Amino acid sequence: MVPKLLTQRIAQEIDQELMSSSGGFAVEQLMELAGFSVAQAITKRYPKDSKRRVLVCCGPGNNGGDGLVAARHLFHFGYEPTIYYPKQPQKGLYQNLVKQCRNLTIPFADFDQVHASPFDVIVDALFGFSFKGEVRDPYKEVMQVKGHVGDDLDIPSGWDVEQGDINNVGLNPEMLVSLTAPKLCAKFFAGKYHYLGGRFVAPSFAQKYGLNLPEYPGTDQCVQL
Ligand SMILES: NC(=O)C1=CN([C@@H]2O[C@H](COP(=O)(O)OP(=O)(O)OC[C@H]3O[C@@H](n4cnc5c(N)ncnc54)[C@H](O)[C@@H]3O)[C@@H](O)[C@H]2O)[C@H](O)CC1
Ligand SMILES: [K+]
Repeated sequence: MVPKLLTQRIAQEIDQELMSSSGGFAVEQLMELAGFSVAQAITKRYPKDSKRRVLVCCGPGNNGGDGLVAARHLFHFGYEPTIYYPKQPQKGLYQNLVKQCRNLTIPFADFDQVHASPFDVIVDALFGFSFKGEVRDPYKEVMQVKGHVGDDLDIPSGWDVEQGDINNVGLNPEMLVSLTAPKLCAKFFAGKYHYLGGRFVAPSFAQKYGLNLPEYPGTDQCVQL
C-alpha cells in the first residue's frame, strides 16, 4: 500500500480538520501521539544500549512540540535526551511541555554545549509542514552539526515541503518519521528508514482525503513504509 504524498496545503487542511468540531481532537492529543510515535520509531532502529545519547532539536512551532513530547518518552524508555530549544514560545502548550521535561531533569543545552557534546542520534524537530522560504537564524548553525545519525520528524528541516532541499540545506537523515501521511518532499528522502506515525486517523477521514494509509502492526504507534 503506497500512501498518498501530501501538498503543504492539504497537510495543513487535514491538520485543521482533525482539530475542528468535526475532527474533535485537541492539539495536545495529536502532539502526544505524534511525539510518542517518533520515540517508538527511534527505539526500533537505534536501541538505547548503543544509541543512548539523543539530541532533540526543537523549533518554534508544533514540530518542535512533537520533539518535546518525543524527548519525554525517550527519557521514560531509558535514553538520555538533551533538548536544544533556542526559541521557546510563551504559549501555555509549549511551556507545559518544557515543564514536563524539566521535571524529568532532561537538560536544555545552548548551542555551545550542543557543539561540544557527543550524541549518538540527533532528532530534528525544527520545522514541519509550515516551513517556508530559507532557514532563518538562530536555526542555521544547528543544521551544520553533522556526523551523527539523524532522525527527522515529519519533514527534514529546511526542505521545501513539496520540492525537497531546494535551498541546499544539506540535511539528509538516515531516518524520516512522517506524521499522519508523508508529504511530497518524502520522494526525495534517500535515507534508510521511512516510518509513518500519528495513529489517530479515522478510516472515514483517510478515505475522504484518499490517504491510502498502511495498517499499523499490533499496538505499534509507527509503521515502516
Ligand atoms: N496532523 C498532524 O500530522 C500533526 C502534526 N503536528 C506537527 O505539527 C507540524 C506543523 O506545525 P506548525 O506549527 O504548523 O509549523 P512548523 O512547526 O512546521 O513551523 C512553524 C514555525 O516555524 C517558523 N518558520 C517557518 N519558516 C521558517 C523559516 N524559513 N525560518 C525560520 N523559522 C521559520 C514559523 O514562524 C513558525 O514559528 C507538523 O509538521 C507536525 O510535526 C502536530 O503536532 C500534531 C498533528
Ligand atoms: K523536522
